[in-house]
Amino acid sequence: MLNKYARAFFTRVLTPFAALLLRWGVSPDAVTLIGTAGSVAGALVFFPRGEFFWGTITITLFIFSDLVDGNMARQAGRSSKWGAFLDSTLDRVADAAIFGGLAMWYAGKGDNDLLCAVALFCLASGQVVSYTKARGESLGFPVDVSGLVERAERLVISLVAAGVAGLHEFGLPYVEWLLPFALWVVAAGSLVTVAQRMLTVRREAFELEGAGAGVEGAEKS
Ligand SMILES: CCCCCCCC/C=C\CCCCCCCC(=O)OC[C@H](COP(=O)(O)O[C@@H]1[C@H](O)[C@H](OP(=O)(O)O)[C@@H](O)[C@H](O)[C@H]1O)OC(=O)CCCCCCC/C=C\CCCCCCCC
Ligand SMILES: Nc1ccn([C@@H]2O[C@H](COP(=O)(O)O)[C@@H](O)[C@H]2O)c(=O)n1
Ligand SMILES: [Mg+2]
Ligand SMILES: [Mg+2]
Repeated sequence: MLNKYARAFFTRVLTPFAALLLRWGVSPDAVTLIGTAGSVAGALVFFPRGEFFWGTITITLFIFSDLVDGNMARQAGRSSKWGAFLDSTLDRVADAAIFGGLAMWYAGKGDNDLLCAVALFCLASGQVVSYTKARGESLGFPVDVSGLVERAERLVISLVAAGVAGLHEFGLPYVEWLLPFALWVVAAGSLVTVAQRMLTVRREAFELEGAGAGVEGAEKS
């Protein structure tokens, strides 16, 4: 939903910045790499120590590179399959660091096995959500579904909650519960999304095969 409705807004806002980076000779790939490195560092340095506010601020600053890199590639007329592959692959790395960092907190000083498991479930289910689409498309199906909780939703729900919950460190009361709540929401939403995407691929597979347009050979890939 965010990908559909918020993207146009962010494209307008970020286009001048993307143009400036291009004028400075920065490449889209460099932005993809630096953005991922910054997000991973923010997640793995701050989250395992329970510093959710600073972790969220750092990740948020860097994660917007994911909207800037594609914008730059399109402005420069340099969108490429390599760029798409790099972008999607490094998205998975950043996501793993974010939910992994939260799991490390709960496994350590946060001392909550259940929430550690929920954070790990968010990590794994988010990767499966992305895989369903990638694998379905590689088999030649349209995978014509976004689902309830795409990556943008997973990140916004988790980061807003982590950022606000992090204000507890500065004395704001009654906000600590936000992060556990967000993790449960993302976990449940991701599970629903996996089911939505799998059912869509199943329907598309039956429709295509029923129409005599099977995917012989595709399953070897
Ligand atoms: C009191 C504090 C209140 C704070 C309020 C903050 C409000 C912020 C509100 C909104 C921000 C909205 C930002 C959302 C914009 C996202 C739009 C978008 O286009 O997202 C997608 C995009 C790139 O997509 P890709 O094509 O590169 O990605 C593909 C996609 O990920 C597929 O995923 P799948 O669903 O299948 O898993 C993959 O399949 C595919 O491989 C992949 O290529 O961008 C992103 O995904 C990045 C999203 C950026 C989200 C920004 C999050 C930051 C938002 C808020 C942080 C708030 C911090 C608050 C601190 C508070 C401190 C007090
Ligand atoms: N280094 C890159 C990054 C992205 N692309 C192209 O942009 C598309 C993704 O756009 P976003 O707005 O979601 O970032 C991607 O599919 C590529 O076509 C690129 O070429 N090089
Ligand atoms: Mg991108
Ligand atoms: Mg991306």
